[in-house]
Amino acid sequence: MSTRRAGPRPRPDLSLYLVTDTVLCGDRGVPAVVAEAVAAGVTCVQLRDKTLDDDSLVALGRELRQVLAGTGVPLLVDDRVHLVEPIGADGVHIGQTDMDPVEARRILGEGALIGLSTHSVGQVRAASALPVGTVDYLGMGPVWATATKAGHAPPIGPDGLAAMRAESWLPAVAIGSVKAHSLAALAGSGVDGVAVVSALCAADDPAAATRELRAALARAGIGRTASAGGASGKASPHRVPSVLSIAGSDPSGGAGIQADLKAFSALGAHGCAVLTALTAQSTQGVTGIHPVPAAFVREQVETLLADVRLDAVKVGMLGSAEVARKVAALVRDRVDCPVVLDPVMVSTAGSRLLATDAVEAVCALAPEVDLVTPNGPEAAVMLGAAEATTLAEQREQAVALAERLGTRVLLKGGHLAGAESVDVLAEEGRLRELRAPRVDTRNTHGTGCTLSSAIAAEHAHHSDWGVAVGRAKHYLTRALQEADGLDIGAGPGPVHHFHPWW
Ligand SMILES: Cc1ncc(COP(=O)(O)OP(=O)(O)O)c(N)n1
Ligand SMILES: Cc1ncsc1CCOP(=O)(O)O
Ligand SMILES: [Mg+2]
Repeated sequence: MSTRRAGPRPRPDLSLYLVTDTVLCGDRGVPAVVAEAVAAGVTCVQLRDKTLDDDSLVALGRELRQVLAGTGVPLLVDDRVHLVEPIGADGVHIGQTDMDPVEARRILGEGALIGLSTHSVGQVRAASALPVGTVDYLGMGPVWATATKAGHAPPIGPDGLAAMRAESWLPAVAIGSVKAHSLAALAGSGVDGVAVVSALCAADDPAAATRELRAALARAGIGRTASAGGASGKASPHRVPSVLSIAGSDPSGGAGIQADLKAFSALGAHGCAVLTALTAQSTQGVTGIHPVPAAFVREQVETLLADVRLDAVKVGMLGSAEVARKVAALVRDRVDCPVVLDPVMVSTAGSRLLATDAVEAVCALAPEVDLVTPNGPEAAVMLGAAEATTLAEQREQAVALAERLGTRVLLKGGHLAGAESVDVLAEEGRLRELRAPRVDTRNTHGTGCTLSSAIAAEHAHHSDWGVAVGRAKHYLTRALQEADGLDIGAGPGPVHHFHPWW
């Protein structure tokens, strides 16, 4: 029997995560402190008490469950997997040495939330490599030294946090001496929220302290609290970002607009689509292209922009020089959000998707965008050079192209051999490498479309290119790892865009 669930567990709102401490709550009692903090805007609660025996913890847990009834705020238990069920909690938070997360998932089943502590990049990589759906979020820390946890791991600092965060697309919370006044240092780290103990449990007025933390989160742009504009302390709906793809259609659903919309949706963004061309296409190749007139591409974009708020744009197949020039003008004059350009020239199956006379027009569009994502052959064409055959050459070409175009370049390494797939991000003379295990699958159709769309969606959430590229690469790697079940045609099939769900 398949262990996959029919639908996702609700994604918890981790924006402001209260971890309880019975001693710090003092005479007020844990339930009263939790009730005040939740009413003021705490979005997730964990019952953590190392000293209570199981029976007492269950009794306290049941009280908390009552406090939280009807609030929509989930209750997790620290460490004790076996008490999730008697308490009626929503899940557990485990540390590196508490229990193997795979075992915890086996015990708790598919409906429970599982959080896992991580203290280093290596632990984040290991957590990200767990079977899909094992853990729901990562705790990352301690960011700063804290008196609340005895014998904690060395503090990772804000830079360490950002480095860890960029290694995974799993939701993540920062923990360890997080206070309202220190939250500015975590802006741009890409975390989905913060977990606090003393900032709330030791506060004289937990409700006021909650409001202060929420306001600081909003200022730092962290969590749903921030995107919902909710410094008011009132729970408000999660604002879903809108992302537009300007690209061609692939009827087989593995690439093009179809792949882009799936990636946007899988990553929590609303997808909009402007078509540049219809293709007659299957997993085996392209038999025909029917371009959309450039004026009608413009009309689609103008009509959309007159109404819809966009948080990011991805540009894919443009097909002709005329459309490429029109899109360049629109991006320059009409689009005011981040833009990712996948300079699509040839499909995975080897079909030409860009007229030869259009290469120049695509190169002219590139300086107008924030990130260009060529594969090896596309970078070679844009540079007028031979294709890179080693990682050293790939690095050189990424730097050269970024300099020539005057924008960021992510030069993908999928075409090179090796146990790892290494993409190189060149930005203002700096180089960063993003590594993932090379996945042994035939289903590589649409990988470029999926990656560039995932980057656009992730940037809409996190406003940071390093975080967006890191999370998108993990998403694509998982989509490749889970792709073999999509055996839809005789040629290279699609990646599994919805792997977190089914
Ligand atoms: C949200 C969150 N993050 C980290 C921890 C720490 O868990 P662990 O590493 O297991 O340490 P203890 O809490 O068990 O001391 C957490 N509890 N919650
Ligand atoms: C449980 C835990 N895990 C890492 S640091 C920490 C304690 C965080 O407490 P505080 O928010 O009071 O520093
Ligand atoms: Mg633990």
